[in-house]
Amino acid sequence: MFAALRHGSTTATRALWSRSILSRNASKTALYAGTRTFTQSSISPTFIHTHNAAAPTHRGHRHQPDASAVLEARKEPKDASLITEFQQLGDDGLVHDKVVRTITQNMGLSTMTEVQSMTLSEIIKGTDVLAQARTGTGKTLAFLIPTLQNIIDRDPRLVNKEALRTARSTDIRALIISPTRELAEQIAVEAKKLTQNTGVRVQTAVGGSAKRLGLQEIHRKGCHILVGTPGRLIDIFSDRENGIAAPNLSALVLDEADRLLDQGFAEDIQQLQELLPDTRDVDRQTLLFSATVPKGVMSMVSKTLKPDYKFVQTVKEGEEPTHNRVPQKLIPVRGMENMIPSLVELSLREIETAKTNPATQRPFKAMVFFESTSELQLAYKVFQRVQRSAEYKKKFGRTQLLEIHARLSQGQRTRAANDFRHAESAVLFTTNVTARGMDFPNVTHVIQMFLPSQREQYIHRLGRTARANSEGVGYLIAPEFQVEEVPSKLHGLPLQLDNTLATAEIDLANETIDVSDDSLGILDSVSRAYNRFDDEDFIQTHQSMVGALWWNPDRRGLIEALRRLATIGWGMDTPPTVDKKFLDRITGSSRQSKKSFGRSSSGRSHRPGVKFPHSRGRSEMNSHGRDRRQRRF
Ligand SMILES: Nc1ncnc2c1ncn2[C@@H]1O[C@H](COP(=O)(O)OP(=O)(O)OP(=O)(O)O)[C@@H](O)[C@H]1O
Repeated sequence: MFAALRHGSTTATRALWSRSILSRNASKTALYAGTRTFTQSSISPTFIHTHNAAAPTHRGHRHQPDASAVLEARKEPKDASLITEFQQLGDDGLVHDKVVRTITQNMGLSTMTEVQSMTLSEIIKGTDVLAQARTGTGKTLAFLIPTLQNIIDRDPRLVNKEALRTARSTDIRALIISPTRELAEQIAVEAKKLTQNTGVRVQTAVGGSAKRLGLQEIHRKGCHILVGTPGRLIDIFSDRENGIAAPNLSALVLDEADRLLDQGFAEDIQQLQELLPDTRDVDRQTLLFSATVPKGVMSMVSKTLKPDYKFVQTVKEGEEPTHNRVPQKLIPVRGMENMIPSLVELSLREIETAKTNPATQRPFKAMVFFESTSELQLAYKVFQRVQRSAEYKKKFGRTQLLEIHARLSQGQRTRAANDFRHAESAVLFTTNVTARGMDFPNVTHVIQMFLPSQREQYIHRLGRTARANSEGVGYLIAPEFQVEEVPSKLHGLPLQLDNTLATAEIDLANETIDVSDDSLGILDSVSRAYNRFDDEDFIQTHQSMVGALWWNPDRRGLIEALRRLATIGWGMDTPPTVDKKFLDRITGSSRQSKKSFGRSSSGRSHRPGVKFPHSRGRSEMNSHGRDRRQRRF
């Protein structure tokens, strides 16, 4: 499969490759400058923008008689941003003592993060808020705490657990929307923790899970806070006969708001809003939270929020709101066929480093992001075969391998998410379904296979590590044709070039270069794993990769890279062709359909040789010490 390689050293190849990359990039060490550290004390000033000269509206609920007892005890803090301790929220009467006790005693939190202290009093006042804060800085509690407090304000009965007994399915007070099912479930878990000592009932409504059972649960136990994904929520609220309603809805929260307001979801959000009570009849607060707010969604933001909304940013205007403190490494690979070997090499190295330095290194826990589900599934099986192989089983040790993507059932996705959450050492293969908001503990590495098409995706994925002030590292493994695109797409991010992986640089088409035993072992094992697939698997993966990577400006480079992957990596005689109709569909233009890929007209190729040539070849080579040139493996 991979072209024949000669045993020896990779030094010469490595030097060549490094030169070619560095010549394209001005700096040898840092591609992009800039560092910033997030701590409560050191963070740059937070900016609050008011979007109307008029004073912020104080909502009617503050004057409702049944809330007066609670409100009486509450004092306005002189400067809310100065409150940093949760306990102080209780002392100042801003948040009910019972809720504060839950936060400090049950959840073990004492100091607020900046986004929490900067948004809390605004939200409690009833103002619409757009909050932008870096990933992993506690945005979930930032909207949950004041939303819960406002619910209790309006109906003080709900502070007591007894209220759970009378909770109804027609009394939904707050709706929290998330773009993905996993994130909705995660937010609901956090909301349940926060409300555990109150009479506020939290329920979920996500696509993919048994709809009838979900409805039954809401009917049986009632609901005050409903967390869900747009499609399922539309389903629920468009059915006027299902006994679920929100006539007193006072809060609508959009987590990962930029995603929910972009083209993919905007219509759904619009439709959902139309199904909710008219805001002229029932006053409603809207909260938008996100780590990124691209300019493109600002018009939707202003349509969604009241004109006097507050825009709270916890970074200086103009600064990139992301983990600039997270070390980020760019591993340029010679071709796509080098990507899985590089991932294997990186994983083995990091597992070993953690094992030998248990006092300083946390166990290897990585999220690996792929651009398409087919590519992920192929890579997962290859990685799994390598991991289980006699040569590598021991080296991978107890590191679990897991996958989460759209082709799994919701049950499988939820189980994998829980397994990953609780795993000490694991590698999770995933797609953008877990890129946003997911809070898996102790993720040490985020590895992105290919440069994503959107800068925001890179930032959100990276944000799965180094959360809540812990440490982590990001890797971007990108083939040569994408490397030139990196500086413009990821400008301002502190990526550093990393040439430490031998398998990244080996020219697998070159039969004369020297390769170390370690690299050879990995290439051999990956190659054997590929040999167990049918051509159909490759054809499908090839097609989905074309679709996922077609945005790259260097399409010639992409086509060539795919050709190499199919022939050198997968061992096909000719690369699959791409259906014209498919190209039309992904490009939306007939002009592009003239392009065709590969030489095979049938799209089906025939790999020469028999299955598993490499395992045989390798053991023969090892035992007989023959030259590895001319050997296909
Ligand atoms: N005040 C706090 N002190 C310590 N840890 C906190 C605090 N608030 C939240 N956390 C923890 O920080 C982690 C990240 O929080 P959360 O998931 O809300 O981040 P986020 O800002 O929503 O991230 P993303 O942008 O990725 O969605 C969680 O494990 C949460 O429990």
